[in-house]
Amino acid sequence: MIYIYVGTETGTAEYVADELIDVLNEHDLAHQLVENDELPDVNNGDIWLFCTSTHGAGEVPNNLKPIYNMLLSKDSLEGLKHLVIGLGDSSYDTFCHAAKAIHTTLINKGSASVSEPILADAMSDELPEDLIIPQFNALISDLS
Ligand SMILES: Cc1cc2nc3c(=O)[nH]c(=O)nc-3n(C[C@H](O)[C@H](O)[C@H](O)COP(=O)(O)O)c2cc1C
Repeated sequence: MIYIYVGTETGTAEYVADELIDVLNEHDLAHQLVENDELPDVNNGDIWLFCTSTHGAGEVPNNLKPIYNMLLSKDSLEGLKHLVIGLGDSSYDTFCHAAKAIHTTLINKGSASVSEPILADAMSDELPEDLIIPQFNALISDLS
């Protein structure tokens, strides 16, 4: 099962997550959007997919903070795989810090990353979904 977590302040990451879900549907990959502030139990082979922007001075968006704090307090996430997708703006020193912090936390708890985080820069001429979806598609065989 692929569990999807979205961190957003102004909706951009949520829009991108909807597009990621479209891709998962096209490939018949079972998934579930985590909409409450509870971490599901980890079953071997589960994948946690994070799609989050960064706000404040490199902070996790408010809606994702409870989940992030729960992640920090987890003892072990052995058996899990994860992929983190970050939206940010490279004019900040703290470019995509939320995504990077979540990725590092997951690694430190024993989760296996499907790849390095996919990061989209708002300074780019391209839309975040146009930067992210092709890279996500390239990883799809690792998500099944
Ligand atoms: C007040 C504010 C603070 C931000 N801080 C950061 C930051 O520290 N690092 C970063 O990479 N991007 C930062 N950004 C850029 C956002 O992450 C980026 O615009 C993102 O696409 C917003 O996605 P969202 O609508 O899902 O929240 C900031 C944007 C705003 C408006």
